[in-house]
Amino acid sequence: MTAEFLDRLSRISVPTLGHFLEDGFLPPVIRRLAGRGTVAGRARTVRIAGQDALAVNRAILGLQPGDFLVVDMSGDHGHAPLGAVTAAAIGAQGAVGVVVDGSVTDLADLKASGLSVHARGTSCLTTKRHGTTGSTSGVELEIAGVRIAYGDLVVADDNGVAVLPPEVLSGVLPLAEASDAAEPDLLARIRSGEALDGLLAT
Ligand SMILES: O=C([O-])CC(=O)C(=O)O
Ligand SMILES: [Mg+2]
Repeated sequence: MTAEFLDRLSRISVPTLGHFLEDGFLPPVIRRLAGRGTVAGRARTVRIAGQDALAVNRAILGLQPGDFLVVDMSGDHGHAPLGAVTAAAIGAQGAVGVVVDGSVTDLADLKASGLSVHARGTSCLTTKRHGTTGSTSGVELEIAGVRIAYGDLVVADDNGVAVLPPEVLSGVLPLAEASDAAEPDLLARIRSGEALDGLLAT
């Protein structure tokens, strides 16, 4: 998927995708904790076993510009795998965001990092350099009930996160762009006092 396509995705409103699609939206338990505007990137998946910080670090070493790291904590929502140090490293790799099915830490640093960060919440308890085996990267994940495959694209904003195959996004993108382009005129007509039945009922 080209950088140009990711750039087009990063100009749409993510809820506009929700006007056209039913699947691929993370539920509201995953909230944005840092970042501004729409951010789009390639899903790079990792499942962390045993709260192991070294496995997180290895996943970060594999990131490339335009990637969006997606971290499955194997059901552990208490140990934060992402904080000031890991966010700085992820940013240094040129990645654009992180989804954690669990908690994150060092919130002020995450807000300053420029990354789009999405998680269940915050914690002061972190992963540790255990060196536990069993972590896997590049695998299909299920994050809060939504399947995420390596190669899917992540599109995120303040409202939530969509994770979809590139072919689904390329099909819907022209519709989303047209919808976003038309909305300011509709809002202006509503605000100008135009009859609502004509605007809303058809
Ligand atoms: O070490 C961790 O697991 C998270 C953290 O605090 C950091 O990256 O700064
Ligand atoms: Mg830290």
